Amino acid sequence: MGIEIKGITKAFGKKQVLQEIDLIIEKGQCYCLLGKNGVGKSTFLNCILDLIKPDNGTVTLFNKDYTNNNLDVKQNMGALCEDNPLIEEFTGLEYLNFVAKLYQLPLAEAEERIKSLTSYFFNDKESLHKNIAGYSTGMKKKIGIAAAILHKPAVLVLDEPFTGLDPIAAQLLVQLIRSYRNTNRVILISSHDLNYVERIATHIGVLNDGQLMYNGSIQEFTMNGKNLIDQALFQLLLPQHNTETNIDWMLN
Ligand SMILES: Nc1ncnc2c1ncn2[C@@H]1O[C@H](COP(=O)(O)OP(=O)(O)OP(=O)(O)O)[C@@H](O)[C@H]1O
Repeated sequence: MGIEIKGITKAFGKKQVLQEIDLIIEKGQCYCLLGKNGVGKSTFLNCILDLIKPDNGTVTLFNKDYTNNNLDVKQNMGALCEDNPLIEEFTGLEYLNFVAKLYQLPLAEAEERIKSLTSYFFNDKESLHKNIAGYSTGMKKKIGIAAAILHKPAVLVLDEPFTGLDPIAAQLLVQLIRSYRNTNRVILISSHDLNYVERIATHIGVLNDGQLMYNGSIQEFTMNGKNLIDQALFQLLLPQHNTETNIDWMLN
């Protein structure tokens, strides 16, 4: 089994964000989590990553939990968080070398992987020698993605990986995710970019009102391709969308 989530519950003050969510993500899946703004996708991913402590519930990754195997679990996990925290005083290359050291990658192996990932994502090699503080949002995102994947984690969690990427970089990321997926790994992604989700997802989860309103294969979600993924999502969430709001004042 890849990821097993049992009864995850989280509130911020009086706001109940996640309510007893159960979910199993099997090895080999690329599970894409969808849902409206503020519904709790990042909170859910952060609970899985042990960055937020849930009020209740457990997370097991490859049959290990954080309580008894903290380091073991985290060594086998790669993450891009929504706010993509990097060390901005470092250059892109310094940062990736630092991450490689944290994961104790052998030097030659680290060099090779960093070279390959940076060549993959960056045309302009010079920028890799500049401080991250001066990078654009997309450049920072590419460094964050490279850092998440560098140690070949069995569990790869990417929160909004396509946001801020140009179409070329986004297409490269689609290819990378598709290549990365195999039967020994689990990929979990939160995204609003349905065009890209359609090309990478094996499974879809739709979070709404604290629960998974849909959890299943992408084939089932799109009725074997009869619906586009955005139509399927719209149909699922439309009854709760406020269509009554009058915006006629804009028209003239
Ligand atoms: N640290 C926090 N303190 C208080 N409330 C929080 C905190 N983090 C998140 N929230 C609230 O929890 C809810 C879920 O937020 P979250 O960022 O998980 O949503 P999301 O689905 O990822 O949203 P988006 O699609 O806009 O990124 C929101 O109402 C948010 O305001």
